[in-house]
Amino acid sequence: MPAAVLIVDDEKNILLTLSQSLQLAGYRTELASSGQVALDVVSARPVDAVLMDVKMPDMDGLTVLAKLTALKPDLPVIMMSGHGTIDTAVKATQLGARDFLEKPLARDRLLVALRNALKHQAAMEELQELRAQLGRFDMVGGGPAMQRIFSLIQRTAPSEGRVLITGENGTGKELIARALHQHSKRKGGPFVKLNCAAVPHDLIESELFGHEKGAFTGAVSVRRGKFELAHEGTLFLDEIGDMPAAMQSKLLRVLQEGELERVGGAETLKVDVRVIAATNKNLEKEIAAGRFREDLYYRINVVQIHSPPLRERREDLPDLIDTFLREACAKNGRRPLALSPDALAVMSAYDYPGNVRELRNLVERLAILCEGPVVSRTDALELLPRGRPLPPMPEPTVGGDAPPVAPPAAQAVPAAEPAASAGGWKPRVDQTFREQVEDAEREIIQRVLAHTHDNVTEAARILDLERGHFYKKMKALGLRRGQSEA
Ligand SMILES: Nc1ncnc2c1ncn2[C@@H]1O[C@H](COP(=O)(O)OP(=O)(O)OP(=O)(O)O)[C@@H](O)[C@H]1O
Repeated sequence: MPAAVLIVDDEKNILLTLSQSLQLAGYRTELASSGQVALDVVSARPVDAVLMDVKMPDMDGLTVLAKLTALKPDLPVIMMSGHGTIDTAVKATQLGARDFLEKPLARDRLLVALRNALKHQAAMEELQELRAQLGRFDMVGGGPAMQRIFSLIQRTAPSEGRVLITGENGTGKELIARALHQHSKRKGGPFVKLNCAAVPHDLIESELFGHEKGAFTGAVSVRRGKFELAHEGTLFLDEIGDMPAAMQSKLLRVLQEGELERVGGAETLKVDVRVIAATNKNLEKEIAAGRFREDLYYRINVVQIHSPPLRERREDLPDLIDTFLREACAKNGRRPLALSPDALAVMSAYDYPGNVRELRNLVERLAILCEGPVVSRTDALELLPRGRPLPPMPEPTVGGDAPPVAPPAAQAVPAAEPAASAGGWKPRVDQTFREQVEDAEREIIQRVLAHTHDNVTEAARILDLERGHFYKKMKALGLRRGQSEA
């Protein structure tokens, strides 16, 4: 069956011309003269791709695009505009458009964009299908830390044991929770999530347990809570360390007895729910400070899975970057980008305070902004937050005693330019002398730490600094050690 393309434009003659053109190329077409009609069509009938104008009178194309992607996240949308600015194109891409075409449309270019979008869609569906068949976790990482996590998931998932997942933000705690659910006997049941930090304290009880009509102002109808919704499935309590004290004791009761009452309700409801909790806090410290109940901690912490920060498992970076790059290129309808070894070295030396989430966003930005087919070292340097990117260190010589090779001037990061490239040197007006010196010191220390794989003793030795002094310097410059010292 030919693919169905929905064309959205307020100009009738454009709708008709495009429709004819696409029909000649073998597509079925649906026409919508406004954003609202487009939304109605997509809600009512299956559509394989959308071709939409940006400028429309009632609802502009970008607004419709945002609504469409919320409605059907996987539906490929190609935007077109006669007044296309780079800003609009970037915004459209960020909102999930697969491509951006300038009017008047060249027929060939339109057909290529459409073919690519549909091909990409088919490939993504195939990938999802394969992943489901293989029963693999949707997680990347071949290093020892991830392997430990996979093995824990495999052993823990089939049990009914409660799991506490710990780790910094963006390290993949939710993915672990989902993998536990997908590999449990409850996988046919619901996976329900509540972020305890995101709900106002006075609403959290009704979020968890639901409420009866009239239980409080605003409770206009009966509402089932997350526990009820997760019946025969898994409830993922994210940021459990932020749960208010009063709620902690109520939660404890449900965990002990499997029973609850809706807010304002008298009936006791029985629920069968496996709870998986996650936190970025040190709950033992929270207990010591009197902010978290010890008995609740033991209830939720039958098995603990720790997800280490990305800077402690840099060995996973190549796989993660490769996966995210492929996904982001496919999502943005462009050919897969290759990563040069220099770019990988730069990206591997950064410490990712936002962990895998930050890496994913950075790579997505690369897929949008990188112009050539290969991500160069300069692309990577431009991508990383200022002052943090690091040029690659020369490989340590094995068994030889050749002096360390100084990186060529062109490799210097912007902050170090004054010292490194006398020819192209320009005075910096945006930083004081002291700030420039600190930037240079920070860069030297980061380079050496990257070179020694975060072995502080070795780094201090290379720089001929006393270890204690080196630590103090790191602290003063706001640097943290990414990996334990050997
Ligand atoms: N091992 C991994 N493989 C692939 N993607 C990953 C991995 N770990 C994390 N991600 C991706 O990183 C992002 C953050 O992951 P996730 O939301 O699971 O982290 P989190 O620790 O629960 O974060 P937070 O504490 O902020 O809620 C998501 O886009 C997720 O898909």
